[in-house]
Amino acid sequence: MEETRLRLAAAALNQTPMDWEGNLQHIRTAIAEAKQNNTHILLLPELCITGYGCEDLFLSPWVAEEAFGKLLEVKEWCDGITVAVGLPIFLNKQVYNTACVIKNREIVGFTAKQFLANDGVHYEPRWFTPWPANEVQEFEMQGQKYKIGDIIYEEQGVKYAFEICEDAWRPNRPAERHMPKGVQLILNPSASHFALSKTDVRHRLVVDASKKYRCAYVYANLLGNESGKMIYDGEVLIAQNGKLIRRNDLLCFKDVDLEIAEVCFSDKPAITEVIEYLPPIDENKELIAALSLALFDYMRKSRSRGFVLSLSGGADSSLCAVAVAEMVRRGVESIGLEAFVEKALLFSGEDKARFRQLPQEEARKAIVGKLLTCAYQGTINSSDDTYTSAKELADSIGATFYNWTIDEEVQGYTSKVEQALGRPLTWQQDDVTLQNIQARVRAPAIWMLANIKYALLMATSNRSEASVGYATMDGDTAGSISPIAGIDKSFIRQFLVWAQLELGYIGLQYVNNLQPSAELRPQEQVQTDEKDLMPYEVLNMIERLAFYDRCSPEQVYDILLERQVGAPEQLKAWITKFYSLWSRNQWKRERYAPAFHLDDYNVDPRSWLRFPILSGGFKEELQRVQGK
Ligand SMILES: Nc1ncnc2c1ncn2[C@@H]1O[C@H](COP(=O)(O)OP(=O)(O)OC[C@H]2O[C@@H]([n+]3cccc(C(=O)O)c3)[C@H](O)[C@@H]2O)[C@@H](O)[C@H]1O
Ligand SMILES: Nc1ncnc2c1ncn2[C@@H]1O[C@H](COP(=O)(O)OP(=O)(O)OP(=O)(O)O)[C@@H](O)[C@H]1O
Ligand SMILES: NC(=O)CC[C@H](N)C(=O)O
Repeated sequence: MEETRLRLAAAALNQTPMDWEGNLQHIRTAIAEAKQNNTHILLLPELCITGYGCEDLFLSPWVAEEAFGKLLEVKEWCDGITVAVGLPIFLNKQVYNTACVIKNREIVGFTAKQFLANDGVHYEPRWFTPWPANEVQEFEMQGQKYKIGDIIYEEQGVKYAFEICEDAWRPNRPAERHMPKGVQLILNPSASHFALSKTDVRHRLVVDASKKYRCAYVYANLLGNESGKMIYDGEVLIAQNGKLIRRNDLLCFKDVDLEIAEVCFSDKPAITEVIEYLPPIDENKELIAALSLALFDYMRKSRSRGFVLSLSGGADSSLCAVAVAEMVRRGVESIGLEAFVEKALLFSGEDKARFRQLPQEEARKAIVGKLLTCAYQGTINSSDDTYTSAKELADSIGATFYNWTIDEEVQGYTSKVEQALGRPLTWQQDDVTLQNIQARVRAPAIWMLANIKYALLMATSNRSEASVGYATMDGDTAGSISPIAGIDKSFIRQFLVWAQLELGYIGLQYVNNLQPSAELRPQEQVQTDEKDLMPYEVLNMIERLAFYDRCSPEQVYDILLERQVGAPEQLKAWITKFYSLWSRNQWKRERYAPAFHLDDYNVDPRSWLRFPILSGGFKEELQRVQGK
């Protein structure tokens, strides 16, 4: 039996759109590490020269030209190795999303993506043209001729070809056609966004393909918060004939994360009978890993000097605070304290010397103290419970904490308007107005802190609130990032219990005993979110059915009735409230600060879900629900 052994490597890279210098540096580091390890073939992620998230810049011909120039630089680093590197190619007024194969400093060819990602957060057909199956063409660039298309390559007699990210997610994927042609190795450069539990799907896609197509399958994803909203987990997978050979730790804080495996190719491969799949995914662990890396990358890539947070002691702001503490804990664990503080780009030599002298936990707290500034901004409607919760949490993680009240400012605005109108504002007549002024008055001072510190102001809205507009525009929505706007409230509440018990955030014990409340009405009215809206579990069910499963209002009603979520009249009321508030508040969703995509869907019109700002508001559909 003929046997060939190849050392195959794949590297996850933390790239940034149009950061030519940084992106090339990471590519160069990966190539150097692969060469040191005598690698035959190194796979790098999709579009890693430009970055995947260049958006409409991909339509500018000069961007592809610039990328081609960078490719020629990369080529020179590839002596004695084959490297697959991604970039856009502009040909006949079309842009192609390609993987270029460089072998020993020669460009062998460009494989162009055949299936463009166009669902959820992906909008590739806006920029790229899909390449037709089986077609190979020649093109000329800077006086040289190159091959582009559906190419089969060869390394020491082993035939290999590509599936570029989405290519692998379609039924008639390229591997179907490649296997009969004797291809034994598939390379998949990807930019596959993070979503809870998605790694399981990806793992199946790769390992199942390696069995079905009797091949070795190498997969390299991007890593980190690349361009603001989408997070990449940096997954690297190497599998063969149904068996996983390598899988790295996901969501690390490195710039380059490389895995290598020696793979044996033979005429008669031994195919795994029963594939071993991943154990169930712990979504709490995944969430905090993704959120903390997303915050770190956002902070350093935006050159901001930490975070400012209006900390109410409620669930949403507490999660934001814990996320920053975890950013420091996980970051230090992933790359070490020295590298972490260096990479954060904001600490002085004096700071660094101080951190070095402290025991690890103290050092982490001292870093949090510099990176996170919180303020409790109470009113007469605030409770001692929320103050204690905010203060204890801030102290336990080492955050800088301020406390002041805003009643004077609320009173100032209220009396001005009362004078102008010539009447007092009352809770009977002006309920929402009197609530909103409190939320709004919290914005200017907290913005001041953010300005003073050159820090990012965290807006704390979650996805459930965003769906129904349960937030005050320019009040608690004020901020420069909305880190948790992609996560629903029920998930947040169970996460905080888990974080207290499993991650040891004892400061969360107070919030975990509180009912979510805006604390905007007088205390005797005992305001809770769920009294104002509906149970969060129900709200989430309606939201998912309506916008993820794409059911009509009537279908939502029928399903909830069958699931015995509530009595018919109660369900009708909840559904009517949800759709009415949903429609009325699209404008608010358009105005949220940039939010991370974390769950398998979100309600952000600039990433996952588009909806008209002005609409009929489901009037007829809701009448039909009422008539049931
Ligand atoms: N289609 C449209 N396009 C553009 N603007 C539109 C609009 N429809 C209304 N508007 C504007 O929107 C304004 C109303 O919006 P806004 O002022 O934000 O307030 P609004 O949505 O009326 O009320 C805020 C709600 O959020 C709740 N809340 C507030 C703050 C914190 C929390 C908490 O959970 O802690 C909860 C509060 O209890 C209340 O139910 C209108 O005065 C109008 O100017
Ligand atoms: N007393 C307060 N001090 C500081 N910030 C506050 C205060 N009350 C509200 N906020 C700000 O307004 C945001 C919105 O309040 P909201 O009630 O939706 O969230 P939460 O208080 O964090 O959580 P929960 O809804 O579980 O009480 C808070 O996250 C916080 O940023
Ligand atoms: N870049 C891509 O083609 C991504 C699409 C693919 N379906 C994924 O989410 O992983």
